Amino acid sequence: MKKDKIMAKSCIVYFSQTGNTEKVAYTIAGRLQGEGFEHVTLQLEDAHDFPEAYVDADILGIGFPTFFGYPPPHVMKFIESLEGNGRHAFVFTTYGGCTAGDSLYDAARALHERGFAILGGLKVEGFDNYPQSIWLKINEGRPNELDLARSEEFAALAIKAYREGRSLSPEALATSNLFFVKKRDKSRKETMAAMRKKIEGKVVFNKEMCLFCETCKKSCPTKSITTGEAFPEFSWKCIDGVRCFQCVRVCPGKALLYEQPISDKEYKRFLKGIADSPEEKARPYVVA
Ligand SMILES: Cc1cc2nc3c(=O)[nH]c(=O)nc-3n(C[C@H](O)[C@H](O)[C@H](O)COP(=O)(O)O)c2cc1C
Repeated sequence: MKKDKIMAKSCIVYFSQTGNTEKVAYTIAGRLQGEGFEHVTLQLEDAHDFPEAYVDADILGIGFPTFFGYPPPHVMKFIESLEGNGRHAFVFTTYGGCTAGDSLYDAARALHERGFAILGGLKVEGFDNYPQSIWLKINEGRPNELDLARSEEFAALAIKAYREGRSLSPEALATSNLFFVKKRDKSRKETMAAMRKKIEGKVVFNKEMCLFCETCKKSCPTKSITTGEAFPEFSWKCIDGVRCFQCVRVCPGKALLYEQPISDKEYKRFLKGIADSPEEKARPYVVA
């Protein structure tokens, strides 16, 4: 069934800590607006306050960084709270150039289970914001102009698919990375935990360096940092137990530091071992 072009509503809800996913979100949003959609772009942190933007959007886009090969758990929670009722959705992720793993597949599958018809998925390389990758400057400069041009190309094709009433099976977005293919039947928590065990470092708090500025608290995407009367004291649950390290990135006094569990050499070797193949990387999007 062909869709009416006029006054269709679209909404993008995205999670982004260092701006990679945000750049892609606004590139896609620009195309949707240019094609006449009544469009709203929302950060996930604000989504609960503006449900009118997405509960009846004809197209919903969900964007997020890949965390250990999967969508961040709180993004999955948001998806699980939605009702599709046959509406269309697309997914996009940015990743540090190692692997986008099964993040698109998992998000698309969850949306499909909530009753959305899937238009497609896009994965875009961004600079790697994992603490150890930041000082190794992994994938610096991404997403670049070409990445954003591809993102716009994806948007144009997804809009066309919507107008022509097409959709695809979430399986079309599954990775061909062997590490994830082998683990597809296992619980996502277990697979994530196995990866985290190898490379996840501790956050160390140095009271003497604290500026009492509360930047960490304000920047925490899940409001998991609290400062009590005995400030400075931190209690954190993080993103359902997964550390995103935003507090470490933003701390101006360097009071919050990342303690690396493995040497830079071992870390690079680990990334190489789970990385997407050049063929997988050369497939930045799939559209219905
Ligand atoms: C906890 C955590 C896990 C990550 N896991 C992966 C990963 O599995 N593969 C990858 O290529 N990059 C990984 N990255 C890098 C981010 O996915 C990448 O830098 C992303 O573009 C950041 O998006 P943002 O700038 O929108 O926050 C990870 C980063 C963090 C903080």
